[in-house]
Amino acid sequence: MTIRETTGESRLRALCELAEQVRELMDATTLTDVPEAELTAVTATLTEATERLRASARAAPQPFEFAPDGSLRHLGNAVTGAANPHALPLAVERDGAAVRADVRFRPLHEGPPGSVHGGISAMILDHLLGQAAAAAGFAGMTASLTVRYLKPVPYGAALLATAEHTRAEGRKSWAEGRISTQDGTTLVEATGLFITPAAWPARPPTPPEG
Ligand SMILES: CCCCC/C=C\C/C=C\C/C=C\C/C=C\CCCC(=O)SCCNC(=O)CCNC(=O)[C@H](O)C(C)(C)COP(=O)(O)OP(=O)(O)OC[C@H]1O[C@@H](n2cnc3c(N)ncnc32)[C@H](O)[C@@H]1OP(=O)(O)O
Repeated sequence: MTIRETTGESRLRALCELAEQVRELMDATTLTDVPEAELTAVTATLTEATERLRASARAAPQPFEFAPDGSLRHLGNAVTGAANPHALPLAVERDGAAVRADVRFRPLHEGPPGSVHGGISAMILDHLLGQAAAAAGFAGMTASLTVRYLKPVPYGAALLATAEHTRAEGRKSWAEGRISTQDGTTLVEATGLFITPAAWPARPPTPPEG
């Protein structure tokens, strides 16, 4: 992977606005109750919009890159990337080797009726634990993730996700984290092992703040 300096901030902002509109579209699609003819008409409009976007396409999402303020960011990331409609996007704040993020899941994250799919919770925790490891200086790939589902995770509610690095041994490092309610009830907790690949440079770059 190469890390390059960003050009075209204005275009990137426009791309992030497009991604946010697509999130709105996904939410609207999940909950719409309009008649069939309207569904068909909207599908035709979207088919046209999709073709317009495909008129010029890249091979991969927006990469890791340095923002104009010097911070490292990854706008294409599936969890945090503002340019990726799949991302919440999660805004991760760092405090030493601990990280936190406000999370509000949406109806499109539904798994069991009325609550969030367990894989979605695991994805959020995977990312947060990884950022905690990276914040402690041990950026790596997830080698294992153990998730314990304690209570159903609601969508629509303001929740908190936190994680911290716990220990390291050579290229291996461990982190733990949880998703909890604002009053401190833990809903899901996870532990993970992260390994800095042998192929990575000895000192990975400073992790992104968000
Ligand atoms: C220029 C590049 C820079 C790019 C990065 C830039 C910046 C990064 C900055 C910040 C990142 C910030 C945040 C990160 C946020 C989120 C994290 C989400 C991450 C993911 O979403 S990531 C996707 C899922 N993840 C995978 O896709 C991994 C696939 N896999 C592999 O890529 C390899 O498999 C790897 C790398 C895991 C190991 O490969 P390797 O060749 O480096 O290491 P090797 O095999 O030699 O093992 C060394 C020692 O680890 C033990 N070991 C190995 N694997 C183990 C396992 N699974 N469980 C238990 N122990 C294991 C061995 O047993 C040995 O142990 P021992 O030393 O004791 O013998």
